[in-house]
Amino acid sequence: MDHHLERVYETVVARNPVEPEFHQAVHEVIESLGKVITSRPEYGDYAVLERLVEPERQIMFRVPWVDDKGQVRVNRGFRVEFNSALGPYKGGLRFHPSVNLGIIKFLGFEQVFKNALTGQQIGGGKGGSDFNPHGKSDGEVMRFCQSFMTELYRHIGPNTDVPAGDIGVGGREIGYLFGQYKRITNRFDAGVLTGKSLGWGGSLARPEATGYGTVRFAQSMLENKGESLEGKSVLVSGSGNVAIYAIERAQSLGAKVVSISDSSGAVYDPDGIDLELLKDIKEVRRGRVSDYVSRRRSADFRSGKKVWAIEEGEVALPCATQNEITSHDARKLANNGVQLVAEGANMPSTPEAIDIYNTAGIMYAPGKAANAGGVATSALEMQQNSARQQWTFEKTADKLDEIMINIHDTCLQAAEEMGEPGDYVLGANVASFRLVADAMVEQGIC
Ligand SMILES: NC(=O)c1ccc[n+]([C@@H]2O[C@H](COP(=O)([O-])OP(=O)(O)OC[C@H]3O[C@@H](n4cnc5c(N)ncnc54)[C@H](O)[C@@H]3O)[C@@H](O)[C@H]2O)c1
Repeated sequence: MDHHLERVYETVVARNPVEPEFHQAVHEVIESLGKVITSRPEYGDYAVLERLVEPERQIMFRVPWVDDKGQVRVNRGFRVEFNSALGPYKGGLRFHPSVNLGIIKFLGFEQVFKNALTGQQIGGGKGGSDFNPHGKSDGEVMRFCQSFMTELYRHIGPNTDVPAGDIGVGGREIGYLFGQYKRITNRFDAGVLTGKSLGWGGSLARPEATGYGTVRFAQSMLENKGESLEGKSVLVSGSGNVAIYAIERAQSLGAKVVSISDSSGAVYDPDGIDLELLKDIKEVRRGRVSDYVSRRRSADFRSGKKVWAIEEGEVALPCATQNEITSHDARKLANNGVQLVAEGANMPSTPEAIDIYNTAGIMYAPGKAANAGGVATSALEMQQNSARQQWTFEKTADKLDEIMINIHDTCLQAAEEMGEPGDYVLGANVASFRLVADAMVEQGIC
């Protein structure tokens, strides 16, 4: 890294102590930018990088709510409005006990670049809470969401900041959040949240979009090498929204998906994951992956283990959470013959794991490129909301595919221009940075 970039990174670390995930996300981007920054002096003159690493606004708030026993509980809410150079802030809300300001900042920072790659004119933001929806009743989740929105509503709007779902925030939570927003503001601003139900402003293909998009991206990577997903065995981690639809799309393309996981352990099913069973367990019963093995004889459950040790898999699609693939896991993937890693989750590979992919010649697509289909389809939902239309599933899914292929090609092209053909990390960082940086220069110092 050159001197200027190093100084920017050191300032980020000093100014944001105890936020290792944020440091990691910033480091990964700026170490790609040496050539771009030197070739465009105006980026330095306008302090683009120094401004980019500082969120435009960070909101933290108290979220008090009453549980089913009548006890008052207090959580912490966050919304980080990171960058609006390309459009209104856009990014999900995560409800998980591990959420803190650093996690939201890393996700918001990644979102800025991911959203730029979609070409949908959206800025980047992220939010959430350390609230844990697991084991809570619908009434408790509703009261929590209502309290959360009672503060959040004043910061968001269809042209200001448009939250969506992420870990722990699905259709149920978006419904409760929207209801409270409408009640407080007296406005049916459909475009204020995405991931809504179909009956009141949601988009067909939005639930599928992140998983489908990730697989579409992996498919493009393989096609670029004259290969396809057909007949390949695939390791998927997680068992939530992204994982389920990645499995669905991979299976529809003739791949065999052999694993799922959650924080309690991994499931290996050599016969291929039974998707209907998985959907019933996760989407209907809100159960755990261990329930899968009690209803499927071919599968075994590996308590406390990850899927990466499974000795079957040519493609890996991490769809659970950040830093879920360590150097140890990456070595297993390399030894077991995995050829491609495409990230459905955000930052699931540690920097050491990425080094191992590179050394082993594993094709690797970072989340900011490979999982951009979710937010891209959220932008399509916003378009439908402004036009008061609802597109067909096919129209939306076709647009999603078009966007993913375009992101893939953009990354490849930028990597080639930088003299590193096939480096999707470099390509994604350079192509998205240029879009955001040019807008920031044109909009002056703000
Ligand atoms: N939902 C989207 O549209 C979207 C878009 C882009 C990126 N992502 C990213 O995809 C990932 C998954 O999000 P989601 O929307 O599917 O959330 P979700 O809540 O539907 O599912 C998350 C899944 O990950 C599992 N999980 C969590 N921690 C784990 C751990 N330590 N080990 C193994 N499994 C673990 C959970 O059990 C759950 O099955 C996150 O990184 C999220 O930021 C989501």
